[in-house]
Amino acid sequence: MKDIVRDGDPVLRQEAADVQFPLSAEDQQLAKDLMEYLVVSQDPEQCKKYGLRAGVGLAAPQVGVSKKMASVLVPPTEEDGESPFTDVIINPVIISESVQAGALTEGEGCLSVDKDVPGFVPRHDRITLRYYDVNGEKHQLRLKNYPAIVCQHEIDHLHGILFYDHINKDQPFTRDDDMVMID
Ligand SMILES: O=CN(O)C[C@@H](CC1CCCC1)C(=O)N1NCCC[C@H]1C(=O)Nc1ccccn1
Ligand code: NI
Repeated sequence: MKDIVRDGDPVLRQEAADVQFPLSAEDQQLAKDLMEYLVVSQDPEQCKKYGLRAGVGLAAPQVGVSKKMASVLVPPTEEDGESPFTDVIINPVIISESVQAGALTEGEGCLSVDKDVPGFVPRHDRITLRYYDVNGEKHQLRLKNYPAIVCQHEIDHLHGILFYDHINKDQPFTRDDDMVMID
């Protein structure tokens, strides 16, 4: 398990570099490591065994690598359902986004930010995401609600943005009346 870099390390505030295709052996291993972290951390047994914080996404800068790559593993909503979105997203770009905002009712955290930062993190409720997978295949898909929030959180990391950058300093729990609140 790679160590997770904490807030304060400049790598978390850099614009990450585009990934070149075909993937080098090193980048293939990075993709594996990023997804393995999520799989292991979401398994209660292994999560405890390795003392990990369960995660639904992990961006390369969080393991000290300033490259445009992140893993996303959105847990199934009901028992043994299928994950709404699971992939390693490479050179991701949000090509369109809803005007309507969405935010997690519980606010957000980050594996690279040890402190709790209360407040709504206003994002787009729906996005159209374009990315390349580890095989260099291009994907374009529409995501909404929780999967869309997770992807926006990860893509922010690739641009040196952390979740609390979006929280309103004066009124952390402000919300516009048509903001979708996501549980
Ligand atoms: O950049 C990536 N990160 O910083 C890991 C973050 C990514 C999520 C934060 C908000 C949207 C994406 C992450 O996963 N968390 N944030 C801190 C501790 C909790 C953990 C989490 O939400 N865990 C979880 C949630 C549901 C089911 C299972 N586990
Ligand atoms: Ni994060």
